[in-house]
Amino acid sequence: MAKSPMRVVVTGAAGQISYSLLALIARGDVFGRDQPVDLVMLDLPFAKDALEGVVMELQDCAFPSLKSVTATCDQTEAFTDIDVAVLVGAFPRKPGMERNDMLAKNAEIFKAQGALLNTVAKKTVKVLVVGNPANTNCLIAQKYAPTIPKENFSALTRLDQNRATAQIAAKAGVTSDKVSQITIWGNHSATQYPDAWHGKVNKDGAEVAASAAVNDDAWLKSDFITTVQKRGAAVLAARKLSSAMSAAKAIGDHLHDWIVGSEGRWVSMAITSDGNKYGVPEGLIYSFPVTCEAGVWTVVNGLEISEFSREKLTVTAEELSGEAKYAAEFLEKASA
Ligand SMILES: NC(=O)C1=CN([C@@H]2O[C@H](COP(=O)(O)OP(=O)(O)OC[C@H]3O[C@@H](n4cnc5c(N)ncnc54)[C@H](O)[C@@H]3O)[C@@H](O)[C@H]2O)C=CC1
Ligand SMILES: O=C([O-])CC(=O)C(=O)O
Repeated sequence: MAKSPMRVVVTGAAGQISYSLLALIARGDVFGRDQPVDLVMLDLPFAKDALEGVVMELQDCAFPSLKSVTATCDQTEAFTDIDVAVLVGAFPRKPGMERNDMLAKNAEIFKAQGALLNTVAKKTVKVLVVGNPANTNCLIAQKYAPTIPKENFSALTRLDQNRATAQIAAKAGVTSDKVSQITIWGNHSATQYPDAWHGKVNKDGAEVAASAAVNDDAWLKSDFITTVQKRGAAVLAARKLSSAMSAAKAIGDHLHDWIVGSEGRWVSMAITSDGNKYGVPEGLIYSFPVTCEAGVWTVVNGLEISEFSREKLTVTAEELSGEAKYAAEFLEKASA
């Protein structure tokens, strides 16, 4: 029997990440070629013409599983009856702005979008926040959508996981598909902790620990971590634009594995820390290793955490707690 269409909204749809992402979704690479998609694209009014151009291009791709395309600048229209919300649009950091200024600007956007999802989206909606600061924006949207289960909110750290996986693959002399169980802990920021200590590499047909395949613990404890932490900044410096093709690929990976299933593979997702077994404070959107089946993620529990790793897990949790506190205080002041 044919599947019923899935209604998917992408915000920031006229931006550079979306330009790569929309085709992945429309072609069926994310939810499956047999899954019809009603695609909804939201952006700000100034981008209306650009949005219309993207609609024309999507039509011109003649994708069989793309059932309909709607472009709108009306948030209510965009979020009504939505199954999947990919929140890419955000206020970018401008020259001279502190991180807290950006947090404050985005707190307002994600408060409004959370509240709207709460009233007009399906209660089963799955929300992926990409716009930075992604973890804290996600926390805010979740807070203002109390009738949607907390587990339905996630933020993107899959790009960091893919970056880390590629670094391990290059160092071990294998292709990326031979590397598994690389984890990103914490915030999508320079405090994130890329962790290869539980990783595996399939080398010449045999599965070995990533640390053995790499055979350079000093690198795993230093340059590997900083390269992944600073990769976004390195791409920005080179391209004069932030990562877009790789971000879109990672969004597709995240959505596919969450909604369709990860088939036992570990993936990293920033999700609610409530009930975790790693001592991460409750109430944060923190990246953990998870497995997913049909829209439900489960944290991979029971991993041994060394003292080296524990310290790193704490640093990134402290940064997230600080961001959450700042955003909450800002929103309280704004509504007083
Ligand atoms: N979590 C992650 O791994 C990554 C996150 N990012 C973040 O993703 C976001 C988007 O990046 P790009 O596509 O490169 O930016 P972009 O500036 O090319 O596009 C953003 C689009 O969002 C729109 N927008 C802004 N506020 C909006 C709102 N309230 N509602 C709807 N649309 C809105 C803008 O008009 C613009 O068209 C940025 O915040 C960036 O920092 C980027 C790469 C990786
Ligand atoms: O720094 C940015 O704006 C883009 C980003 O999040 C990344 O590339 O990881």
